[in-house]
Amino acid sequence: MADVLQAWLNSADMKAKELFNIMAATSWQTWLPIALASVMVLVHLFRTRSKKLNLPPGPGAWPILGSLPSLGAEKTPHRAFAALARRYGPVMHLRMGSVPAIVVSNAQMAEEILRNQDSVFANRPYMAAGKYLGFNNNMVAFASMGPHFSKIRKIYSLHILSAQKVQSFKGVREEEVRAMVKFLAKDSAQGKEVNVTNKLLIMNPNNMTRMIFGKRLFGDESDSGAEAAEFRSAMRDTTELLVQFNLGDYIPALKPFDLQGIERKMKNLQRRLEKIVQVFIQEHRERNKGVRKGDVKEDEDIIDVFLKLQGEDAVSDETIIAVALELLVGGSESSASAVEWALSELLRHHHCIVKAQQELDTVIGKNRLVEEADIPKLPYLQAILKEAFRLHPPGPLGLPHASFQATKIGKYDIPTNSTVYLNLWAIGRDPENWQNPEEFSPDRFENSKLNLFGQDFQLLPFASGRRRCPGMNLALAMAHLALANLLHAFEWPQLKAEEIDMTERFGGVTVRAAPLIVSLKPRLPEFVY
Ligand code: HEM
Repeated sequence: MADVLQAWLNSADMKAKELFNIMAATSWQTWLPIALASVMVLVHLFRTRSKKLNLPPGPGAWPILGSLPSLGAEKTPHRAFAALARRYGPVMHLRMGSVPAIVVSNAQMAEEILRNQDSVFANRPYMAAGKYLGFNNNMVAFASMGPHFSKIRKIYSLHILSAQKVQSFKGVREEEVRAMVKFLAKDSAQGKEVNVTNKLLIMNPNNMTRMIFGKRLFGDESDSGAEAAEFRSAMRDTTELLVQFNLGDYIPALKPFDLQGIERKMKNLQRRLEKIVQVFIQEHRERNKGVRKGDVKEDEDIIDVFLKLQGEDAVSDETIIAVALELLVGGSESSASAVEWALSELLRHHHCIVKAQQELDTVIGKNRLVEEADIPKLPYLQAILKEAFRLHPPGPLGLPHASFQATKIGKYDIPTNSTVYLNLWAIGRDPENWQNPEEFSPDRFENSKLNLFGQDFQLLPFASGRRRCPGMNLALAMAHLALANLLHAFEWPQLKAEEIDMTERFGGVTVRAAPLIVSLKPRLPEFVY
C-alpha cells in the first residue's frame, strides 16, 4: 500500500510528497483516525457543495490532498497554476488540502477581484504564520479587514510610506547604493568575479534597517556586532519558516497535532524576535527622552514615528514590533530581486545595456553617479524595470486573498472563505494582452502609458485595490536607483542567453536559484567611485 501511494506521489507536487513523508514518520495510530475523519468530512463537503454550487472549472480534488497532486511536475506554483489555467481557463477552482481555492490568471478576472469586488475579496486566509510570526495578525499582510487593518494602512499611507516620508530617506538610499557600487568597483578592479546578488542583499536590507531602526544590521559594515548577528540569524529563520508548507493551514483537521512541529518553531521564533526588537524600541525611548511633542528630528526613523503615534493612536509595542518586521521582510528581498531579474535579462540582451548606457551618458555624463532626481529623465531605464516586473514579478502569486462572503464571478459561484490566488506571473505573460509575451523587450513600453500602479490590470507586480502593496513608492525608488547606478558604473559582459541560468527559486519572494556572479569593469573615472 505504501509503495503504491509513494509511486503515485512521485508524479505529484512536492507538498503532497511532503505530506506523505510526514505521515510515514508519524505512527499510524495517530494519523489514520485523523485521515479517516478528514476523508469523511471532505467527501461530505465535496458532495453537498458541488451539488448546489456552480463552481469554476478545475482539476477536481482527492480526499485530504485536494488538488495538490494535479499541480504536476512544474517546479513552481505559479507555473503549475498557469499550466492548469491553459486547460481550465482564467478562473479555476481547486482544493488546497481541504481549503477551497480560486486561481485567477488573466487581467479581466483580476479586475473583477481587485476592482469590481475589491471589498468582497479583501480578507486574508487564516495562517499559523500570521498568528505567530505576524504577532497575532498585527502585521497588515496577515490581517483581515477591520479596525486594526484600517488603522495601520492609514498610518502607512500618511506617516510611513507616503511619498514625502519616502523622499525623506533619499539620502540613506543614495549612500547605500554608493557603498555597494564602491565595493563592487574595488573587487572588480582586482579582476575578481563579483557576486551581485550578495551585494544587493546587503544594500537593500541595510536601506530598510536604517529607515526602520536607524542602523545598519547587514554585511561587514553593520553597526553592531553580536546584536546584528543575532538579528540576521532570526531574520533568516523567519524567512525560512514563513514559506514552509504548514499542513494545519491546508487541512484544518490536522492543525491541533502540529505534525511538522512548525507552529512550535514559530512560537519560539516569535519570542526571539520580540526580545530583539524590544531592545531597539527601548533604545529609541531612551534617546527620545528630551524630545518634546512637535519637535522635528532630522534623522527621524520609523520606530520614532510609531513611538510618537503611540500616545495619540493607541499603538501597542506588539504592533510596533510586528510592523517593523513586516516592513523589513516586505521591503528587503523584493526590490533586490527586481534588480537581480532585470540584470539577468539584460545580460541575455546586451543591446539593451548599450541603449541604457547611452541614455545614462547623455543625461548624467560620466563624472558622477546617478541620483534619485535623475530617474524621471531616464525613460528607457524605467522601461527596463517595467519589463522585468512583467516577466518576473517578485511575488508571482501576490499574497492570498480570501472571500469575505459568498459571491459570483461571471456565472460561477465562489463560496465564502475561499482562498484566492492571483497569478500575477501568468497575467504578465498572457498572449491576449502581450505581443511575444515571453520575449524581454523594454521597447514595448516606449510609447505606452502602461504603469505599475495597479491601474492597468495586465501589469500587476504590486497588485491593485485596497490590498495593493503599500511599499510601492519606496520599492520603485530603491530599484530604479540601484539598477541605474549598476548600469552606469560598470561595463557588463556580453554573454549568450544560454550562459545565464534563469532558474527560479519560489519563496516569499521568487529569486534566481543561483546567485548572479559576473565579471564587471568600472566604466567611470576613478574619482567617481
Ligand atoms: C519590488 C518590490 C515589491 C513588490 C513587487 C511588492 C509586491 C507586493 C504584492 C504583490 C503584495 C500583495 C498585494 C495583495 O495582497 O493583493 C504586497 C503586499 C505588501 N507589501 Fe509589497 N512589494 C514590494 C515591496 C514592498 C516594500 C518596499 C514594502 C514596505 C517597506 C512592502 C510592504 C508590503 C506590505 C505591508 C504588504 C501587505 C499589504 C496588505 O496586506 O494590505 N512591499 N506587496
